[in-house]
Amino acid sequence: MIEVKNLSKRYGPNVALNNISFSVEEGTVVGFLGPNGAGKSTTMNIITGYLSASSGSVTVGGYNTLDNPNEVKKLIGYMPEIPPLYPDMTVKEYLNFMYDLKKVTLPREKHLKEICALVKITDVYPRLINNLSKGYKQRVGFAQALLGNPPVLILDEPTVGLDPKQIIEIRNLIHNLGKKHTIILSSHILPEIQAVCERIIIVNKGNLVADGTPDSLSQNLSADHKLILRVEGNETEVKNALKAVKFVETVQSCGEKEPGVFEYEVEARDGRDVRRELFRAAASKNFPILSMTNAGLSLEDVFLRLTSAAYLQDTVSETITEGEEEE
Ligand SMILES: Nc1ncnc2c1ncn2[C@@H]1O[C@H](COP(=O)(O)OP(=O)(O)OP(=O)(O)O)[C@@H](O)[C@H]1O
Repeated sequence: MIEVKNLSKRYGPNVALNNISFSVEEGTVVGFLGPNGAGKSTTMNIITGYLSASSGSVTVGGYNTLDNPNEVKKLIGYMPEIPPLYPDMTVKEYLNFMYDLKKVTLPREKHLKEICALVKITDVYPRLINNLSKGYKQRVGFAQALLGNPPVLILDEPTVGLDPKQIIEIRNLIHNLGKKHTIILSSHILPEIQAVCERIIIVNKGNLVADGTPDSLSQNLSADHKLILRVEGNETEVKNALKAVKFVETVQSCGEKEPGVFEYEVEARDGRDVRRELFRAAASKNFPILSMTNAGLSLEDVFLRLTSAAYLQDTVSETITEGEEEE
């Protein structure tokens, strides 16, 4: 549905996006995650046709954003970080105005009523936007994006500045919309992405540093399929029993965690899954395994690891360049 190829964007000497490529299948909810200044808004603005790229291309539903900007805009409902509202209009006036501006052809009254019910703004429909709370303003912005029922929704930091209750409501809304729409959701808040997205793209300093499902990202980056086991029994004997299992590379003892129960870190060769064999080996020697978990990283660890490693690399190269310039 969305195809981003070798996209770069420079603002003067600053590189905001550095040759990023990704595609989004129809009907998926993709999280676009990155720290402040990573290039998320720039990417969203290029996909929606509000900004031109320095190089590279974007197609939405087969249409190129440069060659067919109007066709692309028809397919996309965009909610920028700051929703484009007119505070001196009532919600009713604003949505009718946007309906006309977008040349929506669906039956007006029915369509507006449905959208208002969906984003829960029916009760403020006659009120002036200026007098609404931040959460309601955000939802009016959402309603605007849904006008015309576009197949693609691009949401830039949709819950920023909302209270926890409003955040949950907006997340649920996105989750429900994800059943019928292709959604790109940009955020720097990890739990938000984790709550609603089936796939995550991580950007840092204009570079795409990871792309995958939450599980695959933490699996790929985890310390090579390490398992953490707690086993009751003599430490040396248990260690030897675990070590004897086929494909087990290392068994490291991590000390006594409960009386007579030691923790072990077990690493298997070639990413093999040795959990069943470990169970059988321990059971045959009558060493009860009290717990066995994957030492996979949490998504938060993955994010920090990816963004800080790239950050460090950049800082080092920048420092070297600066030093050379001074000489
Ligand atoms: N109009 C502009 N002129 C110059 N530099 C800009 C402009 N817009 C963005 N930038 C720079 O480009 C980089 C990427 O910005 P962008 O707003 O896309 O990041 P972001 O990931 O959306 O960050 P945030 O979460 O803070 O909104 C930043 O370094 C920013 O300072």
